[in-house]
Amino acid sequence: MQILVTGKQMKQLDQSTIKQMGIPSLVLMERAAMAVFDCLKQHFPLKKTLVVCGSGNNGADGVAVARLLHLAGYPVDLYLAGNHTSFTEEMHIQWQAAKNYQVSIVNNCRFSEYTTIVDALFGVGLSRELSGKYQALAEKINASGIPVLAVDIPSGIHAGTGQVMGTAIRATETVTFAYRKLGISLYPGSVYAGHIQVKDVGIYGASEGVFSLDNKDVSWLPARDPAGNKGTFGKILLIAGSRNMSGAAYFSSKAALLSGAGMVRILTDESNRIILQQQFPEAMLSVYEPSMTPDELSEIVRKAMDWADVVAVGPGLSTSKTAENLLQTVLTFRQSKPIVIDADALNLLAKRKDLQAQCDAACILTPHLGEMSRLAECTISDLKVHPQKFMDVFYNNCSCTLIMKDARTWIRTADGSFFLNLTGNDGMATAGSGDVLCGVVAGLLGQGMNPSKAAPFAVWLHGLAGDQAASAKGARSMKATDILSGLEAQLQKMDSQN
Ligand SMILES: NC(=O)C1=CN([C@@H]2O[C@H](COP(=O)(O)OP(=O)(O)OC[C@H]3O[C@@H](n4cnc5c(N)ncnc54)[C@H](O)[C@@H]3O)[C@@H](O)[C@H]2O)[C@@H](O)CC1
Ligand SMILES: [K+]
Repeated sequence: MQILVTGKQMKQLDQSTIKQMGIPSLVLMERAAMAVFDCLKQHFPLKKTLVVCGSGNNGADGVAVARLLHLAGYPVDLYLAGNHTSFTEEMHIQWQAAKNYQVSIVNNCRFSEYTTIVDALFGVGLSRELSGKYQALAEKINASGIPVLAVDIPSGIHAGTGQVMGTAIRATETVTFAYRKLGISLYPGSVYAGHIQVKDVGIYGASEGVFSLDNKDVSWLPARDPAGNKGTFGKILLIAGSRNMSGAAYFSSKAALLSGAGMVRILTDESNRIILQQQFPEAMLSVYEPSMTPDELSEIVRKAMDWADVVAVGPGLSTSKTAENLLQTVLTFRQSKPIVIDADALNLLAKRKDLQAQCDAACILTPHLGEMSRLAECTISDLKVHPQKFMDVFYNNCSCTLIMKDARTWIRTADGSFFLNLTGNDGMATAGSGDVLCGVVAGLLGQGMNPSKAAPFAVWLHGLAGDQAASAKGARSMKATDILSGLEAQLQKMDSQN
């Protein structure tokens, strides 16, 4: 697991390393500059490099990089875009050192001369929009088409939100120090950052921040019991699919089984019986008919729930009165069983505050931004700008585990921890993709994972499955079926690593 930090958190970590631990600022800076220098040598054409610097410590990193390039014999020009009067203490020292070593300093940049640009204009200290000469410079760099290495973060990207502050420099690669910044993990900042490398510069100890799973977390996958039987690996009830919506039931239940669940039962509209039996013979079926009374419906749901260890409700369910009765029965008779609430069930839940109050930490809600805006009674742009704030506010009404799906999906666990998922691609914006996620969450819960781990792990795994599908079929053409194939392949790979 890695921790993603805001600019403010990173500055506190810098300061505590310098002041409490006693590591001089210039030592950290030299390590930062060396990390950038190594990356330049490995990945950039260094026939002639332009290093563009601001007056703060990001600029000071850049001046140190120019010195290292110069001393190693690589042609380099240093361009100061900031003002001498705003130099930090470190920048004064770096600037003087660069002058002592006779690094070439230019007052005008003729971009056609350079094969690489190092962006050291602003780092995590960016406090307002780029304007005037900074804006013009960023636009010229972007128009030049020259490969750019960004120092710590592309200049113009907000380190906490990933928003473009007026204008931002588009980097080919970003070397970020100590911890990956939240701003280059979220969109659009992550696109501006290009390929990202996180480099150790001697700053440690982050405990606050947003978590993100990485390859080491494969170990979270529940171990298989060699002596296990179908019951050991979880019995999953999918309440999914209404008339003409059998696909959602298929994708969610298939994903639950592929994720390792022992048995899957689909509770669905009678009209889906034949198609589901043909498409997915491994699943058991319970059906209801729209003409049934609420009591008859409730009886069928309760019987199926008695059998199940985990219930997932919502994919393709519609928002009919029958669907509302189904959801109400699930939440009333759940007996603390883990419940995944997805898709149409979320739209029904948005209208039923009384049912929201019955959700607890063992309920995992999986809204996309539109569904979340209805649940939390806010706008989609509120959620984009302040995701954590609105997820916290919603938790006060509905104390569930929350998966807020977007190009970068946020997860809030019931203990208040936040995760941001970094896997996946735009090909996953395809019909049925969310149904697959719902099934993966349920399948992992069925194998005994607790909701605080199952939610972030399922999202991460689903993204990896989507990445696999994109590499097999291309992001443009991949379908939910390809995500299911990707899921199988990823789990096979993970099992061989564990
Ligand atoms: N010793 C340290 O503190 C370390 C700092 N590091 C580097 O230092 C950076 C942070 O340095 P700083 O805190 O000095 O901040 P920055 O260098 O990111 O920028 C701050 C300067 O830019 C000005 N500024 C902010 N927004 C502006 C805008 N839109 N237009 C014009 N001027 C603007 C500020 O007034 C200030 O002078 C990190 O990103 C990293 O690159 C690393 O070298 C690691 C160690
Ligand atoms: K920068």
